[in-house]
Amino acid sequence: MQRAVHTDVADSFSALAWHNDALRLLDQRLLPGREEYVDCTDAAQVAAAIGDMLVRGAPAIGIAGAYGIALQARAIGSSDDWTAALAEAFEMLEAARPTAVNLSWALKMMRDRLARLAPHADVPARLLEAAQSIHQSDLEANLTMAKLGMQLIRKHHKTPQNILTHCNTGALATGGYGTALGVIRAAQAAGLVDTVFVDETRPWLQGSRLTAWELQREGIQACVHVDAAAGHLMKTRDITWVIVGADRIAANGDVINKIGTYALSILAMHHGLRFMVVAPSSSIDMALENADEVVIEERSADELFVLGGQTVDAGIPAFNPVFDVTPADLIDVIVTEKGIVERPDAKKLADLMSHRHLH
Ligand SMILES: CSC[C@H]1O[C@H](OP(=O)(O)O)[C@H](O)[C@@H]1O
Repeated sequence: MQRAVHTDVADSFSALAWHNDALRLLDQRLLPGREEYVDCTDAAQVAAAIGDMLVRGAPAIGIAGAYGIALQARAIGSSDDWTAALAEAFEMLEAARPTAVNLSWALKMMRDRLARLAPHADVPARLLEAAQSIHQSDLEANLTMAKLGMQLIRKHHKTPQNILTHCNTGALATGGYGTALGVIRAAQAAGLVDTVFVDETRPWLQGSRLTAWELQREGIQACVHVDAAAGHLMKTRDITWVIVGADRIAANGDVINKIGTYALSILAMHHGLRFMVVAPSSSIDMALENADEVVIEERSADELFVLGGQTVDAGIPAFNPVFDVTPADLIDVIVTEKGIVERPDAKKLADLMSHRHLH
């Protein structure tokens, strides 16, 4: 029995959906001006969509990767050796983007599911069920985290707050509803949001293009600013929270997230703002002792030099790392669907991941 993915509780749109035996992706490169969809029917198309950031966001690329395996199995149809038949698909999807752990986590879940299937199972159908389960579980995790994060805000404040956020962590980056933006949605519903201050998030503009698009659709009061204005806003506006997502959380609580997050954490510390990271447990990499070893994705210089079709290249090279590392000691709280971890450290994360956590 296939589990339908219900995203109606989240939003009238979804970054990705199983539609007519294809993975239908909202092309995020075209937002906010154009809402166009692309249907993928095999792993190579999904891998290209992830690499080109047609679909992006740590949980969303994990979910897309899982569907990519299911699509490839459908394209193959039948095999006496599914592990061999799907080997290339796993390889190309794992290589699509290096930093977010959710992609490799989801592909491992698919490998494990494949390994447990009975010899004469309907592999394409069972792998599709597994991908849909990963999708639905991510949405459910986001709804849980949204409630936990909102309750944490309400523990400290009874009146609407100004919140600063970075990049896009909404329904576009996940299986629905969002991580950090999910907390902001739940806080808005609880009357705890005055204004959301949105970093534009150069160079790909996930903030000014995607987060702004999501907030505007829901009538949540917000404004966009250049990334470099964040410190000035923390100094001059009554902002109380910085709430961001994560692409990978190391076992010691270090957080790898969109470039600029590290600077925000230092600014937040200096100005006395609370710094909240919201991420599902599929973003926690307990095999990574600290973030020093993580691969920080570097993307094309064109992302800096091409603006609205106009090239602003002055003829010198560009350095375009798209993630950075925020040390655990600059993070007030990590919110996951398993619970919240205040002042995160290795022991607290180990307890969380082993279900010994109390929250
Ligand atoms: C809900 S996590 C989203 C996470 O992914 C983004 O990266 P990208 O847009 O490059 O895929 C960014 O780091 C967000 O925090």
